Amino acid sequence: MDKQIEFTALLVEDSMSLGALYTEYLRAEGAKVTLVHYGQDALSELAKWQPELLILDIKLPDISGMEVLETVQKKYPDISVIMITAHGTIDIAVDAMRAGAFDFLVKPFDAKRLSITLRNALKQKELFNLVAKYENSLPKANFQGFIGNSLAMQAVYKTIDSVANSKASVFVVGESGTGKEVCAHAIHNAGSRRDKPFVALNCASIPKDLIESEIFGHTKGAFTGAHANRDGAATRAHGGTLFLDEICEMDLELQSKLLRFIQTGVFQRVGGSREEKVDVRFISATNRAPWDEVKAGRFREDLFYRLHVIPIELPPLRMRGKDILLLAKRLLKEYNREEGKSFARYSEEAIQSLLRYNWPGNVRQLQNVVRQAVVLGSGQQIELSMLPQLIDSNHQPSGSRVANEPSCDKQPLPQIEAVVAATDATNKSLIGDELSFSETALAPDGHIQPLWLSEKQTIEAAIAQCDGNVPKAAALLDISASTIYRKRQSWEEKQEADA
Ligand SMILES: Nc1ncnc2c1ncn2[C@@H]1O[C@H](COP(=O)(O)OP(=O)(O)OP(=O)(O)O)[C@@H](O)[C@H]1O
Repeated sequence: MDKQIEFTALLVEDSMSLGALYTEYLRAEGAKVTLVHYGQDALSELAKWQPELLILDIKLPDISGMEVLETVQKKYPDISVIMITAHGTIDIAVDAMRAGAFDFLVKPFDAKRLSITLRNALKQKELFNLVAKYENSLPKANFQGFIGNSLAMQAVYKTIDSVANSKASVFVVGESGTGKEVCAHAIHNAGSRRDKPFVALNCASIPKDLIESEIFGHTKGAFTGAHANRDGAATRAHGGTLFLDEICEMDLELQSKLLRFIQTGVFQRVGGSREEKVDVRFISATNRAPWDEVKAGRFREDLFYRLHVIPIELPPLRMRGKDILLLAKRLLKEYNREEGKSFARYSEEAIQSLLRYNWPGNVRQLQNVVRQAVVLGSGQQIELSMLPQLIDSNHQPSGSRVANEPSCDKQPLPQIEAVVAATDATNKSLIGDELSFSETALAPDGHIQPLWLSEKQTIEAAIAQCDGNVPKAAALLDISASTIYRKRQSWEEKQEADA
């Protein structure tokens, strides 16, 4: 006799005597059996737990076995189903197999017949599990909106998979453009909250005096301009996920209100007196080093510990090896389609250049570079000369920049970032003629000036063009608002040091 295996089975059979008999057969095969006599009872059981095998009579006193099968296929596709049929209903049993049942047994059947069928079903299940496990162990080139099969990204995908169904707060760190928002969406979409709202709030781009009402909502008349009651992000995210982007930019006073909300799920609208309670999962992100912010007194330590339960660090693009090419190829396809172009590949020189460049603006910058080449170029192949000058001139990767470095002034990277941003902005005609490369690179007397000054002028020109609206200027320059604030701080420090 074959080795006995242990498994769980739900038997749905309306006849008491046959139910008892089949239960005995199943137990003899190693099954832990639950017997029910009605279709609805079977559905209630399934809502509580899922057996490995469902042995399901087609004719039941309430709903038909076919209806039960339909629900099982939709909600619990991993369960193997064996239908039980009488002679007159064999056609239905065949339909059941078409609808996804593994096999059927015709009444009357003996223990041996049942044994063969259920062993086959369990064997098939084992094979499916093996294939799924093998597939999961293979590097993924795509995952919930991410592109990339580097080892660094595989680790990120694994963490996302593990945390998706939990309510634990996740803290995503990574340089600008590494995909922190993509990561927040991925966690939401991979988990059980996927059918509930995902609400994103950028703490850097909302003016300080509006952010409390953006998070918690307000009542009519709470402040000038509050013409009606308005729900905040907390209310809109009920049951789902609240993504707090650029969390380190949040005002300290509001941080304490947020802390209470995170601890209790309870909050009050601005101008309101009633407490409201919601069920929200928090994901936060920053491109700063959060612990440095705590040490500097800009980020509350207790809030840090509340939010920083599961950290995810997104690797910068320059540390992701061949992902650069994978992304560049996908982007080429996408932009071809959007721009009506027919580029089929990159030249070898262009590939080498893309791989050597250090990508301070990460994936967002790569998007700009590819978009620019597609829009401005023509032909079948992206040549090195079609890539922006900085890529073309092959800056060597520094390889040493720490993710979330608070100030980048000592590195050559921001200068590159600024010129790429300026080039990109010029292409998009967003900042007009004021930002030509020569004008930003040369001082009024025609001398070449330090690159940080060019960067400053580029950014300031963009802000002026946007009537002082920093978040808008940041969006047009394809950098984050916090990057601008950080840079402003470092320019001031630099100017003070020079004075
Ligand atoms: N691994 C990836 N695969 C595909 N697209 C990506 C990936 N990472 C980022 N992107 C794309 O790059 C752009 C920037 O990503 P995202 O906004 O998530 O970055 P971020 O880290 O939140 O940036 P910031 O800190 O500036 O807000 C988006 O268009 C996003 O779709």
